[in-house]
Amino acid sequence: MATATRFDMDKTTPAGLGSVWQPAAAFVRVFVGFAGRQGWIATGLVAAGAVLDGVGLLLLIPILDSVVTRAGGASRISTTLDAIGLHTAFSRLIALLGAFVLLAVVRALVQFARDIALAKLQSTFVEYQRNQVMRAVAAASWSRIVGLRHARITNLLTTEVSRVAGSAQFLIQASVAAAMLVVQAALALTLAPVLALATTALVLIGGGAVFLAQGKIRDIGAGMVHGNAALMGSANGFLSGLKAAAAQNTQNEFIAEFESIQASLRETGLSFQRRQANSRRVFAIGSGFAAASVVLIGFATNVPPAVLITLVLVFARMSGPAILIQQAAQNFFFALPSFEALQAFQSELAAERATTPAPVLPPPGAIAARDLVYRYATGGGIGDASLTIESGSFVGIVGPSGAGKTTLIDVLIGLTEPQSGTLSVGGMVLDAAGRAGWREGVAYVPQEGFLFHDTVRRNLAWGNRAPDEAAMWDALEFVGADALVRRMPDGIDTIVGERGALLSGGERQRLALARAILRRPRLLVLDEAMNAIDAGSETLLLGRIAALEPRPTILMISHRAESMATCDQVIRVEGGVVAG
Ligand SMILES: Nc1ncnc2c1ncn2[C@@H]1O[C@H](COP(=O)(O)OP(=O)(O)OP(=O)(O)O)[C@@H](O)[C@H]1O
Repeated sequence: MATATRFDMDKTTPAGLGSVWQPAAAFVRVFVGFAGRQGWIATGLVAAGAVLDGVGLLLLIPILDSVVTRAGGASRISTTLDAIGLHTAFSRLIALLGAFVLLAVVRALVQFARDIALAKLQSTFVEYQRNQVMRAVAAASWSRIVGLRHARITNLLTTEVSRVAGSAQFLIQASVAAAMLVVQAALALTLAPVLALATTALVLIGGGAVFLAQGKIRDIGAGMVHGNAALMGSANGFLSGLKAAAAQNTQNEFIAEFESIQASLRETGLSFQRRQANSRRVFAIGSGFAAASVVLIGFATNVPPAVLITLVLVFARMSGPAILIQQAAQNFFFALPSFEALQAFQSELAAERATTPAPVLPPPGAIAARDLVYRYATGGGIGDASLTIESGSFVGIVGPSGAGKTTLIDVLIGLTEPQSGTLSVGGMVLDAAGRAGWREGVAYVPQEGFLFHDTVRRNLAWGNRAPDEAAMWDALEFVGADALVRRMPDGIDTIVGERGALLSGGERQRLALARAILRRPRLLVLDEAMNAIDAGSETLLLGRIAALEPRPTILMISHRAESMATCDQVIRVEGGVVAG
């Protein structure tokens, strides 16, 4: 195992402009498409919040005018107030302040509704992204799934989805800020057009420079995606190899790898933080100069005091949304590679999506394979397999390691589609719908049992149609595990640990077998499913399975010669050649 850094952020290719804006546009398209009506409501609230903010600022002019001149000024608002009977400066000020407070209350209510709508939108988007990943995995063909790294999926579902949520949040924040900025800029334009135009031009130049730097930020983000996947892979490897590592005292090799990946990730994260801090610094200095220029130019061009004060307030208020847009843009492009990774994963799987039409159940009868071929890219697999398995027969499959036994079973149960040849059941040739229907009647027991971190009860119920407790105990008795479960601290409600880690190998296999029996399958597949159970108990169990009424068709792979004694038929597989 390499103790040096396993990933290198410099490996990420520099992004051209096209490669930055294309995924950004794709993200916006996906997000807007997802948001639908909810998005329009949120946008309406955003716009209303920005307009109310602008109106509040506008009201400051007559208020300040009343305070500065103490006479209520000669503005259009003052004339209107005069016309409705408010003749004194004080009564006008009270009326204006009342309107100001009322506006503040309405604005606060609108902004509250806006924030809730935006938060809802963001969290449902995360949920949607997660569901998309899981659906893509569920819909993919087995031959594609088998080559997927679990750490990649886990990383996408956790870290990368959270980063995408961040992107969505930054997109929303930036659009809120942009709406506010537009209203405030319009306000500034009405107050002092030349001054506002000059400031807007400066803001646009600064903004352009920020946006041109997004390619590098996306590259740093891509380094994070790469590093996160490596970190998850390392953690998974560590946890799955923990016993072997502890037994030989080699945990430190795992730790060294993990720490090295973490250190690289930290550096990647810091290089982004440095860029952000630098932009904040540039912005702070720039806005200091801008504020001084506004006052100076306003003074030189004889802008009235109330207007100048309001302008300074407007510009000061504009700096908040402006810095927010800049920071949100940086964060958005930093997190964009996570969205790209999610999209790439989904389109990779979609390219080999298993066509799963409504399942069609094949009629009862024999399984017949004619010239079946299934070859992996590596050359392994099976070729030209022809055989017949009578319904209800007990068939053993033998052969050396790597001969093609599991490949044959995968094709016979309809898990993989043969590259050529036909598979039929009860005389019906299985297409995609037939294979899906056929699998509904299959119970598959692999060597490692497949138990999850839950109670015995939930493990038995998985894949079964709500079995009652009596049926569960019957199944446990059938596999000789009833006494074991009764002895457990919480009986059938005892948690069996991660992958059944709190049980012995043989006990795990018994529980997996009990679950398969509960399913009452048409086809029971035992893929070295009892190799951890002692030979005597296995013989006993095989006798019980053979006596099942009604008896399912049984396919059993085993390396134990004595296990084959119970079988009606034995198929030999060697070098991909099937002799039935
Ligand atoms: N997903 C895969 N991609 C590429 N090659 C594979 C894949 N799965 C299996 N193979 C190769 O195909 C051949 C047959 O594998 P298979 O698992 O069917 O053998 P097996 O007889 O069940 O072996 P064992 O008794 O060791 O479980 C082997 O050479 C194996 O390396």
